[in-house]
Amino acid sequence: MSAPDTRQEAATRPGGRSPIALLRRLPGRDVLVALLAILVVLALSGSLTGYQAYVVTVVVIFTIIGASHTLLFGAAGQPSVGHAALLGAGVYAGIAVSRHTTFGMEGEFVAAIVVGALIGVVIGLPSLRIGSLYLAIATLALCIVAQQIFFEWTDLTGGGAGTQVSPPKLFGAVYTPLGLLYIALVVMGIALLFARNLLRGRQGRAWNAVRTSPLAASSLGISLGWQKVGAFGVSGAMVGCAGVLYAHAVNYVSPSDFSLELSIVTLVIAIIGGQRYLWGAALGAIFVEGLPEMLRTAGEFRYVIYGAVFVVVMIFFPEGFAGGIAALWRRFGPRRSAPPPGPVELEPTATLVEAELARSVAAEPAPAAAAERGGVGLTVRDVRVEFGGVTAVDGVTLDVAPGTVVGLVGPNGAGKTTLLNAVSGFVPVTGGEIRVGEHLLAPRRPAQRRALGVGRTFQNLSLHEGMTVLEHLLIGQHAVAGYGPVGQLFRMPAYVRGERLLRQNALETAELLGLADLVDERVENLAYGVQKRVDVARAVVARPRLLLLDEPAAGLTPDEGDDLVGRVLVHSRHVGATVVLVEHNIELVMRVADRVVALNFGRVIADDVPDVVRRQDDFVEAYLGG
Ligand SMILES: Nc1ncnc2c1ncn2[C@@H]1O[C@H](COP(=O)(O)OP(=O)(O)OP(=O)(O)O)[C@@H](O)[C@H]1O
Repeated sequence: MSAPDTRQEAATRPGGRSPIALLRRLPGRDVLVALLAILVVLALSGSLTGYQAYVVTVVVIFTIIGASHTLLFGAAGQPSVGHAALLGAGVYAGIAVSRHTTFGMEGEFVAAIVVGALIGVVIGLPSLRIGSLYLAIATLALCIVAQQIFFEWTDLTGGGAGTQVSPPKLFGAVYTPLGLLYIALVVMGIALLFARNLLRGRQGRAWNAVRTSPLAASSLGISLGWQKVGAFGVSGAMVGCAGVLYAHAVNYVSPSDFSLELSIVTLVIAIIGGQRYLWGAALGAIFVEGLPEMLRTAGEFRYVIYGAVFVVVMIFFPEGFAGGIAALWRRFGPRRSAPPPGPVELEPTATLVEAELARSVAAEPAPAAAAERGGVGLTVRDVRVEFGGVTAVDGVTLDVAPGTVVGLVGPNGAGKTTLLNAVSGFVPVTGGEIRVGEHLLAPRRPAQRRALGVGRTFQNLSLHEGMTVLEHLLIGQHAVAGYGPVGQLFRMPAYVRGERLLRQNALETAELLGLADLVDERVENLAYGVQKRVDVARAVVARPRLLLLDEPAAGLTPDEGDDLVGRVLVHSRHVGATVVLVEHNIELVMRVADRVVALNFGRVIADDVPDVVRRQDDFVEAYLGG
């Protein structure tokens, strides 16, 4: 039974009409829950003293900053200790607007968001060249440099003496601390809504893919560097926005406020709250900013309580408060999942696939027709790849006609994977050229090669931990999603339409690869053979025009291998894709390939139809040991 059927059945079960089940089916229910929480705070806020209103406002401000880490660190995997600099930038951009224009907070927000986003982008730009850790260190440097600039820019910041902030004014009306709290709540609501919109859909999936498997992400057309630049930009905009609120909440700001320590505190808020959950930022902010205030009566002893809670949470809930609550909910909530599933296995259905394959082969389109339907030819001319003194690929020349299946075989170390890596852009060639259709591939990056239709799987699984099978099939379609970040941010019709189509296609592919019952399963719960299927499904779901399969049957039983390769070839022949299949199971290759190319020591030793290659002496000697 397919997954949609499962869901449909659940909906019509007697329990499916319970209030919780109805709530679960409500679109945008998380937004409703958040609105409800905000309304509760609003209702309670009437009885708050000025000081209490200040404390709640600070919690709200740090929730926004914590949520900015949820995007950047929790989703995109990039830690930053430069957020104090971004906050300072937002604060001073707001102060500049209030001093030099007649605008109130409405103008301050615009300026702070723009300045925060721009500085965020600038901080993120090095990620086009350097890795995550080095970038984190760069943000540390930024924090120190920015604070120094704030100290020196005395006209604006007042230097070491600091500067007074004008009372909060919005569209001409001046607000009390309680009024500022209301404004802060609305701003937080909007910021979290936008953040949630970005996280759900193509953008959030891309960030998660970059974090969990950069290699696979770039093979899917996702640019690692630009994704991080974008995440920094969005994060900077959110922090800049929080800066305006912060300035008015504290009334008086000094450059010494924007220290490295503050940056670390904001990161701690995200981590202890649960950096994968937006609402975790609120829990983290309450814990870090609110709790010390609530525990004031405990005197200095409160730091002991505070530290103890921190350690206990991190030990028992490494995914923070929100992660812990989510785990408890999964375990004990109304729709609790079965106890941790042992690895989920699938019964291979080799005979069925064999039959389908035979049919599909019988109806195989002529190469010209395949090219029209989507397949694209691959031309490799005298390609060399060297690693230091090792020549892994040594002057390889081969042609793969559109819509055909070419088996690439050879003993261990023959250079098969390296050749695939050269085609998909993961290793540079030291000589020769590679074309896909008319396009010369060098010096395109892997993500740009995906745009030309090159898709691939990996010899070693490169799945995205924590994500479901369905999410993998959606990530696989990143390059063809049909909507961009703006459409996603505002949930425009293009986004809704696009997501529906992506989902439909994902479910069809899941059906074809025998994964339909497992779409909601997290990949780490699946058996190795099923994970292999997911890896392949993610590559084929967007219908690449040239599909590079790197040992799809490795580690599988012969039946499982036949099944998987059979299924994927049925799909490929159906869409007319060209396939290069690297595989050690020679019998399998001989059965399914139109042509076989054998490599040894990086050189082509045979290139012909399977029956001819099988009898060739070089091949027999190199591969089968004589
Ligand atoms: N990143 C690398 N750095 C250095 N040497 C490498 C690198 N990648 C591959 N090689 C070397 O290049 C040669 C070809 O390796 P490659 O993985 O392409 O072979 P293969 O035919 O795919 O082997 P297998 O079937 O075992 O996967 C081997 O000698 C290997 O050690």
